[in-house]
Amino acid sequence: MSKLFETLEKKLEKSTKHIVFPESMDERIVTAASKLGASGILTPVLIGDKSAIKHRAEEVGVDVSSCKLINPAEFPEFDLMVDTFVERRKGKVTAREAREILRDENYFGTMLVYMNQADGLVSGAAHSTADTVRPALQIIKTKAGIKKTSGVFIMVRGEEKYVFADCAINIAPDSQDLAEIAVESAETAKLFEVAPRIAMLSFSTMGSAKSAETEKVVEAVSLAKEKNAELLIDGEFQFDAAFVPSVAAKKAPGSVLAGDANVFIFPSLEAGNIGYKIAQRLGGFEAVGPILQGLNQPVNDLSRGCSSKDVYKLALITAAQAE
Ligand SMILES: CC(C)(COP(=O)(O)OP(=O)(O)OC[C@H]1O[C@@H](n2cnc3c(N)ncnc32)[C@H](O)[C@@H]1OP(=O)(O)O)[C@@H](O)C(=O)NCCC(=O)NCCS
Ligand SMILES: CC(=O)OP(=O)(O)O
Repeated sequence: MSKLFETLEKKLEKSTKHIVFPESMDERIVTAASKLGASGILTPVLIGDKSAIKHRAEEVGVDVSSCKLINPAEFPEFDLMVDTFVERRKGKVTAREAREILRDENYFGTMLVYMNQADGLVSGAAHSTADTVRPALQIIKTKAGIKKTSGVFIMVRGEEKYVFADCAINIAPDSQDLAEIAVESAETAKLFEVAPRIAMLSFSTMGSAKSAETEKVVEAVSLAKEKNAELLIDGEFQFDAAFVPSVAAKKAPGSVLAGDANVFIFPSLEAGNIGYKIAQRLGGFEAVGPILQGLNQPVNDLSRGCSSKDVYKLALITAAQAE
C-alpha cells in the first residue's frame, strides 16, 4: 500500500465512521468490508438480507462479524425514511412511489447517510455510475455555492500522485462548469497532500488551435481565477505541455506551471474517462475514485472494473471526507 493510504489509515485510527456498502453480494465489497471491519478503522454497513450476506461472506471465505448488517425489509425506521425522502424530494414523489424507490439499495443506503445513520457511502462495483450517483444528486445534493458535483480520480504510482477531473459526471461541461471543477479539484487535491498546480487540458496549447472547444477552456481559466485568485492554474494545454518540461519550454514558454502540473482538468467527460483508464491500464497507475466533490456528505462511486483493494482505498477516502 502506498504511503498516501497508510497515512489515511493512521488518520482514521481513532475515528468511528460508519460507511455504507449497498452492494453486499459483490465479492470485492464483502472482501474489503471484512478487512475494514477487522482493522477497526471504520465500521462497514452492509445492506441486504442478513443471512444472505453471511452466506455470501462464507462463500468468499471472509468474516463479516465486525460489520453492521441492515436489512431494509426489517428496518424499524422505514416509515420515517419514506416521509423524509418525500419531504426532501419536495413534491417530486408520492409516499407510494417513495416506498418503491427506497427498495433500491443505493437509494436506501443514501438515505441512511442523509438521516445521519451513517457517515458516507461507497457503491458502483456492480451498478453504473448513473444508478450509483443519482440518489446522491437528488438527496444529498451539492453544498451551498456549488452548482454541480464532479468526479475526481487520485492517480497513484509509487510516490507519484496526480488528480484527474472530471472523469465521471458532467458529460459536456461548459466554461463555468470547468472553472468550478478546477476550484473544487484544488480543494480535493489538498486531502491527498497534493499542492495543486492545475492544468486545463485541451488539444491545443496557448492558442496553437482556435475553436469553440479551445475558447471554452481559455474562458474557464479566467473564470477559475475570478473564483479564486490564489489558484495556480493555467491553460489551455495539451497534456505533454502540461506535464513534460522540455515540451512545455517549446509550447508554453513563460507559463507559471507548464511542464509541472499535478491536477489535470479534462475538457469533457469523454476525454476524462478515457484518459484516466489509459493511465490506469497502460500507464500502471492505481486509479482510486471517482471521488465525488461538492456534495453535502460523502458518497463515492467505484468503477465496475474495480478490485477489492480499490474498494478498501475508496472507503478510507470516504471516511476521511466525513471527518
Ligand atoms: C450524473 C447523471 C446520471 C445525471 O443524470 P440524470 O439523472 O439524468 O440527471 P437529471 O438531469 O435528471 O437530474 C437529476 C437530479 O440530479 C441533479 N443533477 C444532475 N446533474 C448534476 C450534477 N452534475 N451535480 C449536481 N446535481 C446534478 C439535478 O439537478 C436533478 O436534481 P432534482 O431532481 O433534485 O431536480 C448523468 O449526467 C450521467 O449519466 N453522467 C455520466 C455518468 C457516467 O456514465 N460516467 C462514466 C462512468 S464514471
Ligand atoms: C468510473 C467509471 O468509469 O465507472 P465504470 O467503469 O463502472 O463505468
